[in-house]
Amino acid sequence: MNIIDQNLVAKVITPRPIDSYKGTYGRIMLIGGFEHYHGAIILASKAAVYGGSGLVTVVTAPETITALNTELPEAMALSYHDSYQDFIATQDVIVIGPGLGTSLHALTILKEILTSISPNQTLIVDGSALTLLARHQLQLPTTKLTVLTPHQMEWQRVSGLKIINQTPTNNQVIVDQLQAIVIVKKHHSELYTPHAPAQKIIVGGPYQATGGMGDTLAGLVGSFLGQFKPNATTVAAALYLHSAIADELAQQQYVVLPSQISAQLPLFMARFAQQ
Ligand SMILES: NC(=O)C1=CN([C@@H]2O[C@H](COP(=O)(O)OP(=O)(O)OC[C@H]3O[C@@H](n4cnc5c(N)ncnc54)[C@H](O)[C@@H]3O)[C@@H](O)[C@H]2O)[C@@H](O)CC1
Ligand SMILES: Nc1ncnc2c1ncn2[C@@H]1O[C@H](COP(=O)(O)OP(=O)(O)O)[C@@H](O)[C@H]1O
Ligand SMILES: [Mg+2]
Repeated sequence: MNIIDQNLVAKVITPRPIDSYKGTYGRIMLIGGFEHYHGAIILASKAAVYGGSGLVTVVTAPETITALNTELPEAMALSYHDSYQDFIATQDVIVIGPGLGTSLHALTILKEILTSISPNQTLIVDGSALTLLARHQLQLPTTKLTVLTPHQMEWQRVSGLKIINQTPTNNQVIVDQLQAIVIVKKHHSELYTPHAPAQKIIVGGPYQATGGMGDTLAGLVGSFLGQFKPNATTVAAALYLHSAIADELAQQQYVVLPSQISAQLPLFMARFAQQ
């Protein structure tokens, strides 16, 4: 399996053109943070903002909004009772799932996104949205690019492959059918692209085993796809950077928190942009 390395990240992250503005770097909507999972969408949104997204809009439970605004005033916040539907068409990227939960309301919103997203938009499906996708056998829409970010159990639900049977060959068969890019998250996560060689990271470690770590990755993948080329190489760069930052922090820390990874993104991205 091909190894994703730092050379690839340096190719993706380039210096910003001087004549640019926030619209140049992607309009991204993140949907989640329902029920008792409010923190998940804050963490995903933090990764999007610190990862460089130009305009971040969050659709969440009303109870999440004060905390979100306090932690991340850069993001716009809408309650799921507001008419957020009006904003969907203006987005470059939609991330759905971090802390979405599996309520009927969550299912209704997921179905609404899957049917209203257009072929010139990018979709990232994470967390509970993957569980709902599998449970209700929902069809993936036609988009510019669709990325699924399951951990092994979510991948079991979506693919029907038990964790023990999640071999590269078996995974690739399902990915070819799904016509979506898939990150199978685990120690040394794997990246599958339809009808293309699989890749993996060999950075990252158990100091990352904290709730919210995957929510952060989903936000970062969305952020990168909104501002760099919407392809598998950009997804690979986000996947690598997320764990490479963790490795560096882990030189002095026993555990690495998801929000600490986001906080380091501007610094690390500057480093790669200079290479
Ligand atoms: N602060 C927050 O608000 C948090 C909210 N979260 C949200 O909680 C919802 C449920 O997600 P969960 O993943 O917790 O629950 P799930 O029930 O979807 O998955 C967890 C189950 O999968 C199993 N599993 C097997 N292999 C695994 C692997 N490699 N990685 C992780 N689990 C593996 C676990 O043993 C467990 O039984 C998601 O929407 C998620 O975004 C979590 O991200 C935790 C933090
Ligand atoms: N032992 C480990 N080694 C490397 N990476 C890990 C390890 N444990 C967890 N991770 C990473 O942390 C993230 C966990 O994702 P996920 O389970 O979706 O978290 P959450 O939903 O709580 O945000 C993934 O990117 C996974 O690869
Ligand atoms: Mg998750």
